[in-house]
Amino acid sequence: MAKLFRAVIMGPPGSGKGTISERIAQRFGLTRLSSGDFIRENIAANTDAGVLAKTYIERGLLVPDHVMTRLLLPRLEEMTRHSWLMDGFPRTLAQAEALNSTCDLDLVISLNIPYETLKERLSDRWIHPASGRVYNMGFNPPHVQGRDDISGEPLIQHDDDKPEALVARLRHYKDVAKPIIDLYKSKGILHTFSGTETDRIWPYINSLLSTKIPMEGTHRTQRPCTRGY
Ligand SMILES: Nc1ncnc2c1ncn2[C@H]1C[C@H](O)[C@@H](COP(=O)(O)OP(=O)(O)OP(=O)(O)O)O1
Ligand SMILES: Nc1nc2c(ncn2[C@@H]2O[C@H](COP(=O)(O)OP(=O)(O)O)[C@@H](O)[C@H]2O)c(=O)[nH]1
Repeated sequence: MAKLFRAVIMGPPGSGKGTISERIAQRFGLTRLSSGDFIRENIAANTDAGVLAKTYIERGLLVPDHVMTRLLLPRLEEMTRHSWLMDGFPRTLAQAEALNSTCDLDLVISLNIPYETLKERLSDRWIHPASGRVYNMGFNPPHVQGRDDISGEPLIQHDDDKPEALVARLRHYKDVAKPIIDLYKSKGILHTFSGTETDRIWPYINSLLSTKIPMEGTHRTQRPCTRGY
């Protein structure tokens, strides 16, 4: 019987996590989960956690660990019949430990992209704030300049995608990601991909996952997201 598959994708801002997880979700038919999208959904729905999360995001801060775990872990526990790939969580060691006590991950993808490349990409990144859809004026431009492909609404640029904010964001990423990466390395589930172009990294990720993921339509088993199952 096909086994369910659970993975996390990590990398600094602009490393291509969103772009690659979208490709993985399409190619392998697993559910793509994004912590940022999930927070935005909760803010839009005015849930208690969403209202709380908004107060941090508005100030450009990370949402505290206890709020993130309260938001996300119950959702993961519900996903007993789906293979999934998580983008944006865990972002701290405390989150990684909380996830670890709930779920057995099969694989972690870590993207290692040079600083200059990140800077170029992010200065060209445009976002549809309501959906989180991401564009790049060179790599994947919208059909109509400045407009979201699906809703037609205007695209915006985030202040923290500007080069002056990026240095601090990258330093922060390196500091907090290191212990998480070490944790996954010690578990033997970490796979690191380096390069400057998503299209060149993608074939390696694709072939790795082809050996690990049951293809779409073969998800027959039920696997609670709980350790010990
Ligand atoms: N795991 C998390 N822990 C704490 N805060 C989080 C987490 N995930 C998301 N957030 C918060 C802080 C982020 O600025 C905000 C939006 O997240 P996200 O959509 O991942 O965009 P981002 O701009 O921070 O990431 P990136 O630049 O890597 O794509 O939500
Ligand atoms: N030029 C270029 N842009 C890319 C490439 N891969 C992704 N992008 C763009 O770079 C930006 C960051 O990618 P994204 O997937 O949002 O990264 P994330 O922050 O890690 O989720 C987006 O605007 C993407 O469209 C690439 O290989 N080349």
